[in-house]
Amino acid sequence: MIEVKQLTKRYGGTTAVDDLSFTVRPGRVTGFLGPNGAGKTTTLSILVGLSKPTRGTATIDGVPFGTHPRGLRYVGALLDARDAHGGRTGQDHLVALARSNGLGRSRVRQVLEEVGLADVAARRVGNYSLGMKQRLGIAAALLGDPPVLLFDEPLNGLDPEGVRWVRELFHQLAHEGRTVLISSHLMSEMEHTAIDLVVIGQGRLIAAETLAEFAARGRIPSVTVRTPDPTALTAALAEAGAKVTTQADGALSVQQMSAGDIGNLAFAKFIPLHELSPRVSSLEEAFMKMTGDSIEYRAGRKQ
Ligand SMILES: Nc1ncnc2c1ncn2[C@@H]1O[C@H](COP(=O)(O)OP(=O)(O)OP(=O)(O)O)[C@@H](O)[C@H]1O
Repeated sequence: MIEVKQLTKRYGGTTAVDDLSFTVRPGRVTGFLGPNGAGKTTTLSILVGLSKPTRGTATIDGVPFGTHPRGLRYVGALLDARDAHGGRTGQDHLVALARSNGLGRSRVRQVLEEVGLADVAARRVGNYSLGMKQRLGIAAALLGDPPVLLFDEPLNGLDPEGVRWVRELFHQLAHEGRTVLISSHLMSEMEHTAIDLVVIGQGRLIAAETLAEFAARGRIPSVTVRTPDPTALTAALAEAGAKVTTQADGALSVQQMSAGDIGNLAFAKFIPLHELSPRVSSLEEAFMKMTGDSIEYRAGRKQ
């Protein structure tokens, strides 16, 4: 189990991670979500001992990773796919890693097959596409057959086939009982990948729950209404207690009132309707709304 407790990391005047606490359970894929600059990479690098916390702890099975004697055989991590030395071949990169962790060459061959790089293993990493580098990073994480796996933005640069493959791989790894934590700044990437979510913004925890719980809480029902007399309908709806916003294309988005009640109200007030469509906001919209206040940079304005 991964446990982050009251973790704070400051870089000079910037607080990258701010009193963050969450746990990640084995046997299920957990999505670590947050907008750009939320503190995901910082948290992951503290977890693998590459960076020291200012305060608090980040442990794996109760032990800080830096003091764990089994290295890659305990935790596999893909932090930056561009890390691998461009002048080395994919195979040599993995062989060097394997050697420093007491692992044999046969394991290198296995993981190269597993990630689909066996045919290009003799090519220099510098000539790999970003997607191939991601696969190589995933191979490196899998090398020690570890029970705990951390992946920072692993879907970056993968084509749709690659995304499907990597999703299946994560599910399989979790199914085998491993702890699998995957960071992303896109809810759409996690929607079909993760069971649990840890959502952060500006270094702080926003949600730690199942994706289903997050969806139930964050997906808001509304009704899209079109009418030739939006002024009259807006006034009638507001008077009846609904929340109305006018969309860019002139349609009204109505919350807190059902489509049936809106139709009845319009009929009673002799206001014609041209459209009445119930909808539920997408998970991406729910994520944007929940993290909206914490986005570091908004169009042209630093927060
Ligand atoms: N070495 C560093 N020195 C100074 N500031 C840093 C350093 N590393 C990260 N930060 C700052 O800490 C904050 C969190 O950054 P971090 O990379 O952890 O976020 P992230 O959620 O991984 O973002 P992204 O999705 O863009 O990768 C940002 O404001 C970033 O500028």
